[in-house]
Amino acid sequence: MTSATTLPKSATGSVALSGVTKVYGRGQHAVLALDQVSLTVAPGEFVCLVGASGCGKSTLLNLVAGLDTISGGTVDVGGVNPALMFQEPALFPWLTVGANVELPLKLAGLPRAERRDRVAELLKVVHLTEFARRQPHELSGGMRQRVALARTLALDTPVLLMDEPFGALDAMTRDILHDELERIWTERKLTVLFVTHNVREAARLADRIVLLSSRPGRIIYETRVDVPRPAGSTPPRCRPSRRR
Ligand SMILES: Nc1ncnc2c1ncn2[C@@H]1O[C@H](COP(=O)(O)OP(=O)(O)OP(=O)(O)O)[C@@H](O)[C@H]1O
Repeated sequence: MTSATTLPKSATGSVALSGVTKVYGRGQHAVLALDQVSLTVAPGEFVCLVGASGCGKSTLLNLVAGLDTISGGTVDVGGVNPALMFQEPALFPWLTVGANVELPLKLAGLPRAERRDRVAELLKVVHLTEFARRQPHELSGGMRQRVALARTLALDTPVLLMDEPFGALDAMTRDILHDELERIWTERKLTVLFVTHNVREAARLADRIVLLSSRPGRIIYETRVDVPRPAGSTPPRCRPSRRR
């Protein structure tokens, strides 16, 4: 949990931001990146955060992840360590696919036999079982992102923070990964906060879309997406809700 004041812990898997402000720098050079952002993501909910470049989307995600300090307000992730996935897969090029996925388990001190079973299970989840012994450079961009997703899932946390994870992929690969992410999210009952520039991607994945204003980032609009799951190619129906 990252907070200026301590709040009661939220339910496991929920994310609650209350009046969150972030200022970078100080004095004349201070940049107000986020201004009084309040947002709750319920356990098991998939929320997409959209907004123009520089509006503070990554800042918000980094604050929830605990990678940076807030200037005001509170962030409560119910005492769990959220997992964070970026646009770049950031795999270790000298390790095999399996060893990349195994790394967080090794760092967590899991015994070797347990690690081996977990890696096999995770590679199965992302359909990469037969690539366990390959090096990252032998994979396509979409496959590398699937390895990064498996490594993120290895952390076994209920909260997944994703910062444009498919932004560098072509449209067809992205569509496939949308289906895979939706399946994994449903099976594992994850709480997901997903940043994207792409409104179509948000409408494809989200239960709820939240729009940030240009800097300083404030929530100016949100809408529920009513679509039966799995959403697949079903056109979404958006139901707007007013925000302050
Ligand atoms: N470390 C920093 N120091 C100073 N200003 C920063 C820092 N990090 C971000 N900013 C500023 O804060 C604002 C929000 O940045 P942020 O990266 O969160 O936006 P974003 O919505 O994620 O942008 P993009 O969609 O382009 O990735 C921007 O104006 C940015 O220049």
